[in-house]
Amino acid sequence: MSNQDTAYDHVKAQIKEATDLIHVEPIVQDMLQHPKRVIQVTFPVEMDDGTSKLFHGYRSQHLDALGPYKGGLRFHPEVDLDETKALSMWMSFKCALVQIPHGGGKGGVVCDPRELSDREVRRLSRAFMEAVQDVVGPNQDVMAPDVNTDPSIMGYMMDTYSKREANFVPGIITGKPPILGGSEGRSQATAQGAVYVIEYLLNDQEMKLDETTVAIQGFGNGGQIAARLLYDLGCKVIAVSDSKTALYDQNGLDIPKAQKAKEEGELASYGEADVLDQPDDLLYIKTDILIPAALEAAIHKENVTDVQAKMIVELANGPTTPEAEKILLERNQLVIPDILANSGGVIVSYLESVQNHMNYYWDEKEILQQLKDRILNGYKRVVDHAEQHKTSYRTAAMIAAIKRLNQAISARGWN
Ligand SMILES: NC(=O)C1=CN([C@@H]2O[C@H](COP(=O)(O)OP(=O)(O)OC[C@H]3O[C@@H](n4cnc5c(N)ncnc54)[C@H](OP(=O)(O)O)[C@@H]3O)[C@@H](O)[C@H]2O)C=CC1
Ligand SMILES: O=C(O)CCC(=O)C(=O)O
Repeated sequence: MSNQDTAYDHVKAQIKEATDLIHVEPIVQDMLQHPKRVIQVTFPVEMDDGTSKLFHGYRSQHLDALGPYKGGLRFHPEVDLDETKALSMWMSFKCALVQIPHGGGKGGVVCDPRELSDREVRRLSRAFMEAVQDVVGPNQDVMAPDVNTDPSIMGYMMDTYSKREANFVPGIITGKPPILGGSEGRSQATAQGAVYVIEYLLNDQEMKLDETTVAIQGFGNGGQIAARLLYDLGCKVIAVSDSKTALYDQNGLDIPKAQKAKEEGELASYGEADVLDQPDDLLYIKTDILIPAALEAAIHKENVTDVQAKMIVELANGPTTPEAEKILLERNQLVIPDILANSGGVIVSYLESVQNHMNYYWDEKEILQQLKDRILNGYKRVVDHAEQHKTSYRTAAMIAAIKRLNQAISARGWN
């Protein structure tokens, strides 16, 4: 594979790695490799200056054997068709691995939200929902937050869809504000799930939380909350970064202070820590755990030999390319795959859908307990499959997921 490979190439390589170890009929392999439906839309949005601008968006619906499509929506300048397809495929494997009754979906709009006002983002969110409203639905395809999208955007989209249905339809989307039927615990769910996984992992490795160092790339919903939860548990979070700045302090950063600096505008205004030359330099720090929590392919063939972390916990989707992973594994650097490590988000999104369908809501304690139980089961499933098939945690996770998808495909008579 070359550096021109896309995330779509990477997920296909991961599927192959798994299906080389278990028997899967060619027709099923084909279904795994190709999304069932991909929607490409354009839609105009009125800008604050009165002009209109045309935006491009996508929704990829990979495989709905286990239930309605489920997955986030990304607002980012680099969104494209192949990336969206790959992200929808990882969603299918993630849902299957942690045994929730959903298929894989993902969407994106090509835009830079930093160049848009709040009102423009609101109009864009409503316009995207209008553009895809015929192919989504509470029992068809349920969107959720991803990079640069948040509860308020989910709220606008739910409102747009509800208006068209002339009905209150909270189950159209998850990650909403709790006042609109959002679940308690969804905002921290992705990070919290990863932190539960880290606790099990450290226990298995006979390591102590308060003796563990962590570096985190990405300081948004996933990365920032993971940093805070780990800091509160006593871990030494020695480095964090966003797209502009990487902060480093071997003695451990004051994460509440870093959060304050970020909230006020610039991680760099933290002071009292080294600012690394490039944000990516965070990846090369000597640390027990590295958590990539930004975008795909952060760790690739060209930089992997500089990655020193003992363990990589993939909070982002697809942050390690297959070629890079091979090198990490050869050097005994453990990789906890994205479809397990970041599954907390979709687990709680599923619980949000359940609550919307019931019109009855659980408290945060109940949600976090269910999240913990479900992700622990996912973790054990991965460890068991790794032992059984003598393979990496990634391939083990893919095997567990593919076995379940295969069962559902057969039960539906699609093969
Ligand atoms: N939100 C969710 O529930 C889930 C998210 N994920 C995955 O987690 C990852 C992050 O998503 P999320 O936290 O929601 O997104 P956010 O938009 O909340 O945050 C993304 C963060 O990554 C930073 N970033 C972007 N590019 C770089 C870079 N090159 N180097 C360092 N930091 C960078 C951004 O910087 P800046 O602040 O400067 O923009 C921002 O801090 C994605 O891969 C997403 O698919 C997975 C499961 C669920
Ligand atoms: O919450 C969801 O439905 C999906 C979250 C997501 O996009 C992901 O897990 O990558």
